[in-house]
Amino acid sequence: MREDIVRNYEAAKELYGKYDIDVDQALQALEHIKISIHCWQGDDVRGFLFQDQELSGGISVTGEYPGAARTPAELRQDLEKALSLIPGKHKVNLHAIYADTEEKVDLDELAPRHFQTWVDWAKQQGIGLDFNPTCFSHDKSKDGFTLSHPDPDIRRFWIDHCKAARKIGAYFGEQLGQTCVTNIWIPDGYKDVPVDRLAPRQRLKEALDDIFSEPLDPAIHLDAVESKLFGIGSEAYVVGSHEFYMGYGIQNNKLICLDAGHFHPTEGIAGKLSALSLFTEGILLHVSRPMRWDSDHVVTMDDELIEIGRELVRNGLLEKTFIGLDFFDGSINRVAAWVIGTRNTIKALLRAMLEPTEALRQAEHKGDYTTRLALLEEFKSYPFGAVWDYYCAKMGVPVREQWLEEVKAYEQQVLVQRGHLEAEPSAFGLNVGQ
Ligand SMILES: C[C@H](O)[C@H](O)[C@@H](O)C(=O)CO
Ligand SMILES: [Mn+2]
Repeated sequence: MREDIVRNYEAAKELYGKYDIDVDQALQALEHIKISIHCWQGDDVRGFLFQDQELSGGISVTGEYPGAARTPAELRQDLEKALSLIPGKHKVNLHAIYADTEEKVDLDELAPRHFQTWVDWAKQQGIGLDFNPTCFSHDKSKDGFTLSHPDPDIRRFWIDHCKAARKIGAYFGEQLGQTCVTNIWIPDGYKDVPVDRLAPRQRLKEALDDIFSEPLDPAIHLDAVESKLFGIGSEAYVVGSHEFYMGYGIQNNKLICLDAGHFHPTEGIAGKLSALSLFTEGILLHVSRPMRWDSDHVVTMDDELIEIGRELVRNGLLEKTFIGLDFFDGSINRVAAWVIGTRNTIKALLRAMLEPTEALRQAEHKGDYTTRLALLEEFKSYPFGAVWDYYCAKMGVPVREQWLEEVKAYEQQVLVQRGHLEAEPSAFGLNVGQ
């Protein structure tokens, strides 16, 4: 390892040691944390099952950056590149529309065999898989309703799809020897203020009861339910609101998924974790970055991310929290998007582990809020970057922005060669020939 990295690390250790912060122990703990990296950043949520379907469900991807994956093999290749630049062993999160099959198969008929190549690949990579039914971008969700649809036949289709998704998730968990989380998110809602808010929620509750009626071994599979405040076209009312799923999750022992972009624009999810943790089996996070709306920007080291890291670490919630990412930006290199968002999420956890939590807690208990504020502010400039550099070097991934060179080279060698992309790379701000 480079001498300067070790020297800076040792100096940082000494500083943190003054507050009894065990840096080596923090790095050991960090190694065991798995981030669930969402496959859908790699192709702008298109998937491979229904290539002609427009993205629907009130979510949207903008940007025309070259190199979106067009096949499962390309997506895996891009994920491998990203994984090679992120410290640690993680998970990949798949949606049902990412089935890798030549068969013409609809969502309600999907089975584990349609994902066998993903399972084989995950085994090779030594990573886990998570799963999601895709209740959007389909003819049967055109009017904006799925599990709460008033038409029982359409509702049945989506119930059967979610049942199929759980079987696939359980297969992932069993094959890969690590729990797979299957997360249900539906777009159902109204553009304008409804008269009957109750009936769609009654139908959704019944549909979920049906979907979850088959018990699955929690060692290999867990269910999660994801709420939302509004989407494009469902501004006035969303059936699966936060209150709905919080109630359902608590009553039925399901993981409650908190997506950082699914609340009011100034409402964060960090502050909800301690409260929910007292009543739930576990929490699933969709770490995202809403900008003015649920825009799903790439996760940066902003106040919300720092606070999420702190809440998980300070309250010992890492054990019962599954950390997933959920953003999709088509305006920048998609591999870089994964790398930036995932490295930031891990870095925020490390940063939280290197805070003088005990000293801060004591100050707070004594009512010494001056010390609390002073320490919190001073620790913002403590050298956690030196610890991060050491961690990256130790884990065999590029230190600091060195990863960007690798992504730029990959862009030239692989991404710009992909068919549908017009090769005038300078138009996209690429440094041709460098
Ligand atoms: C594609 C994802 O499943 C989707 O983004 C969902 O998790 C969500 O957050 C919808 O807004
Ligand atoms: Mn989400």
